[in-house]
Amino acid sequence: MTEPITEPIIEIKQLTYDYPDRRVLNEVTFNVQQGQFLAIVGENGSGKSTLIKCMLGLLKPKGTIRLFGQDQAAFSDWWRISYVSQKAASFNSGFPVTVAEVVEMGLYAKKGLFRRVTKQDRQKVRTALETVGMWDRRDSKVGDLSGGQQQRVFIARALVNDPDLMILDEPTVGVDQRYVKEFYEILEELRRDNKRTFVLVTHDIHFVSKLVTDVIHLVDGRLGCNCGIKEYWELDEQTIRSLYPVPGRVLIHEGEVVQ
Ligand SMILES: Nc1ncnc2c1ncn2[C@@H]1O[C@H](COP(=O)(O)OP(=O)(O)OP(=O)(O)O)[C@@H](O)[C@H]1O
Repeated sequence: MTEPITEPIIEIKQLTYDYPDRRVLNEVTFNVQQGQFLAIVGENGSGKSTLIKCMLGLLKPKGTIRLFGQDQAAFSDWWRISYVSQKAASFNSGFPVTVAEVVEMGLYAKKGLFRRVTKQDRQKVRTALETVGMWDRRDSKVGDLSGGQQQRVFIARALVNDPDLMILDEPTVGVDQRYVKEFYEILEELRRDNKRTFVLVTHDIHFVSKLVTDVIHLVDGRLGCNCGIKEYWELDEQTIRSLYPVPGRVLIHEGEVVQ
């Protein structure tokens, strides 16, 4: 991981994205600074995954995206960014690849597909697997692991290049509750020195609120709220109503919104 970075890690300005039949992101603007742990929340279909795909360069929106101070189109250090998707836990279990090999694949983003794996690379794989407590299972077939163990392997793969920015899109979907806790403990450990930056799409902000520093709440593709976590829990009832456009009473109960 590199040393302190002064410019925003992510700068998003006036981001608009249309699928053929609908506008999904509408003039979204925000920055993410080094060391922030940003939670992106919002109802189903509010545009969270689309926003992540735009950040990763998988979709081409209107507006501006800058990564590490560079225009996204000119940015080439993609290894500085790692991505853990909600699909990682539903890995094709028939695919005959070992735990260590899956993590090794993460190295290709930095060194290219056809470069030899060096002793130093093997050490990186080991460190990443030790971080998630899976070094002992390095020779196991990924398909033989539980969902939670597989997800830990995918975190190790995301870590192997020592990324500055980790983007996680509902990474615990399909993972047993007891592994979910373990998963977030690993993230807590990873953000201890406050240099790494995290962006997490989640439906369960209460569960991760200890980790989160900032929140973006999308409402129908617009920025309903962009604030610190403390401020988020202190929002007034009218604002909360606008973020959760459902009929019924809104009650705030120990940091939770209960409808
Ligand atoms: N490839 C696509 N083509 C057309 N519409 C799409 C496509 N992908 C997503 N959408 C639509 O765009 C909207 C936003 O989808 P997106 O996946 O970004 O929402 P989300 O907030 O991540 O939802 P969820 O919480 O359910 O994961 C939804 O209405 C969805 O149906």
